[in-house]
Amino acid sequence: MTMVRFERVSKRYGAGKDALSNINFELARGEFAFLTGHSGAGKSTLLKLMMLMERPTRGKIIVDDQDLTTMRPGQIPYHRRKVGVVFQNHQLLFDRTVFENVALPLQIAGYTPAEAARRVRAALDSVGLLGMEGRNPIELSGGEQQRVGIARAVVNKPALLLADEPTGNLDPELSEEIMNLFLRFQQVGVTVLIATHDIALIERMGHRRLILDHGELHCSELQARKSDSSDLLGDDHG
Ligand SMILES: Nc1ncnc2c1ncn2[C@@H]1O[C@H](COP(=O)(O)OP(=O)(O)OP(=O)(O)O)[C@@H](O)[C@H]1O
Repeated sequence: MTMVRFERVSKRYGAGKDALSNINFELARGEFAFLTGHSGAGKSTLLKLMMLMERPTRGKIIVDDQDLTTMRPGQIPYHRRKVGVVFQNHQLLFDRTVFENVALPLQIAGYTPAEAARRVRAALDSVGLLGMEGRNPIELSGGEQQRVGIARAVVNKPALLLADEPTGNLDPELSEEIMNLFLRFQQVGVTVLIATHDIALIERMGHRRLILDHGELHCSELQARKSDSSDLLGDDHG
């Protein structure tokens, strides 16, 4: 069962050279994979194509059995509800509470206040922040802020969770905690793709890696690693 399929996808911004060129890959439902590559390799562009923040110049993109390349503008909000996104800098609103930040995607989706509150609490619970609803994000640590960002990304229960450098500002220990959270979502069936520069962390975790190099997907190997991925520490793969 395939969650994401790219077929000969290229993306060019304006008249420049291809940011992505002839990309072919698949992500299975429930798969957990990393996306790596140098700065400017095209990682963010690849994620944006999956969220329909950008359209490909050529090729075909299928997400959850929907062809994004023929999707009409009216369908885009429904598509975005299926795709949760986590950014490096959280993109939290510091003039709103934690609750309001996590509830933002639900307001767009039009839930009743009671249903929205139930979902926000469930999302905060899933990242270990239950009880923080009334706080302002500015009072929280960097790791906690990133958890609020993740709660907001999963509040619509997306089938696909994308993250762009989600541990970029965090120390190694906090990075592992955040990665463990992503693994927990995978364990309940969510497909997860994480763009990151953190090669040491990727090597410790040992999941499939998609490697971009100047817009080309060079390698997409499945690393020899058993599927029990709950432990990031203490397992010697060296
Ligand atoms: N909106 C845009 N307009 C024009 N060019 C763009 C735009 N966004 C990205 N690019 C170009 O496309 C290429 C790929 O950029 P992208 O942001 O996808 O790379 P990245 O791998 O995510 O980089 P980083 O790790 O630095 O975030 C780069 O050459 C970049 O300058």
